[in-house]
Amino acid sequence: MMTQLKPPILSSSHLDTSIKFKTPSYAFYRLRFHPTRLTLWSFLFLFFLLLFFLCSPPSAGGKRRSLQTTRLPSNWEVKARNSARPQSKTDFTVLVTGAAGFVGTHVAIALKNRGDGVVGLDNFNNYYETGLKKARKTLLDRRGVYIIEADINDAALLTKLFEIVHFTHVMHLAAQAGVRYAMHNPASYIHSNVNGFVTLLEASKNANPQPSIVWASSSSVYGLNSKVPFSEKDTTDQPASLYAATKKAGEEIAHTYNHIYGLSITGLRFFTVYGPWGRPDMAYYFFTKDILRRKEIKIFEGADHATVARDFTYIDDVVKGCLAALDTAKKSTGSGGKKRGTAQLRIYNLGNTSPVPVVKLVSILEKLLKVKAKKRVLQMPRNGDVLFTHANISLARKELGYKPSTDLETGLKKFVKWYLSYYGGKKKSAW
Ligand SMILES: O=C(O)[C@H]1O[C@H](OP(=O)(O)OP(=O)(O)OC[C@H]2O[C@@H](n3ccc(=O)[nH]c3=O)[C@H](O)[C@@H]2O)[C@H](O)[C@@H](O)[C@@H]1O
Repeated sequence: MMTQLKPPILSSSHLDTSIKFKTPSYAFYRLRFHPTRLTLWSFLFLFFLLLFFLCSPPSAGGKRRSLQTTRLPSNWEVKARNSARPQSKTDFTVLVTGAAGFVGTHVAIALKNRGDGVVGLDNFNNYYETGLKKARKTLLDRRGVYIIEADINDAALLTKLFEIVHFTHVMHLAAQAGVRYAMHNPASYIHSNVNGFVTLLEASKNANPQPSIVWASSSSVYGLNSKVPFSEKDTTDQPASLYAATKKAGEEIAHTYNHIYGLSITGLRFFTVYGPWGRPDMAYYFFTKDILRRKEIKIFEGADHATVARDFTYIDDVVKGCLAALDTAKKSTGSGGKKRGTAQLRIYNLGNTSPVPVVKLVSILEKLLKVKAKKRVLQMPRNGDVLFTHANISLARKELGYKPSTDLETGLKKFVKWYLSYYGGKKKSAW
């Protein structure tokens, strides 16, 4: 075997023949006449390629899906068409991305309840317990909302979906959420909040008709701003986390697609949304879990014991804001990728206008759960968190009729009731 890898020793007779037949170079011999070495290099190349793929960070939460590989049940198109059929005069057919997520589930149900056609899309990633996402899916199934299990980065699937269903609106809620997790898995934020958003906008601008888009931005875009309450007119160029930076990037990307392709786009800056069927990665949710388990909870404070506060906003209020944004959205002006006129571009704060300190949140939970929390107060680590949020909602009130009406204590009461029922062994629906 080894002799095959060596170049042949050229005798003088060999040199003679080289006059008639051009003598291959040493390098050429190595490549052309040594298949074993070639195989070895090919094997090594494939091995490193595989290694690179396996070591690359997973997409949001860990599930790896590449383009056009989503395996869907054979009847998915029929199910999507049925689910998309409106039963009201509004004639709305809405694609809800992130439909198995917290806000997505609530919005999809509200739309279905009023007779809109609704199709959900969700990748069911394991950023937090997938069992909760499946339970939300069951709720939607019961109401006749079909969720396609796929990633918003699957361009081929989106193109197909927009062909078979003519969506009037897209309610885009799929995202990699969470402020602090961005330090652990930065790539997942780029994957979902930047790449995924662009993939969705590409499919939307190519669709005929183009849908109107309403999507979830975040209060975190106000970052380190100190002027309160936060207004849509304020500059937002000091994000404190990569999460905030990707949401801010989304707002700029939205501007571009509106400008070039005539897509009607409305961004909603949500302020720490909480409530039943919420997100287990959020403080109110895991504080509840830890208080019940008698586990210590960490309460952050700023420098010099500065209070950390949030403008906690109850889910039902946010859902009303989402529906109002859809109802007031003007049509996109383009079609088939071409702009035909100026289109609507809007941004609204959906907050509660009354920030509550995190220590107060904890005392409300203690009262509702009838358990004293084991608290440890510590200085906020530099993890992307900001000290406080406070929404000015006058624009949303004026243009959307948005009027939040649930204070934190009332909202947490509903959350705790749901939590105890959901985790109380029966795991039955709290709706
Ligand atoms: O409004 C928003 O834009 C954002 O609201 C939340 O982010 P956040 O407000 O940081 O909500 P939590 O993670 O639930 O934290 C709430 C408060 O509890 C504090 N906290 C959190 C965790 C902890 O262990 N201790 C603690 O005191 C945080 O500093 C914060 O002030 C969501 O997680 C984001 O996805 C969303 O976009």
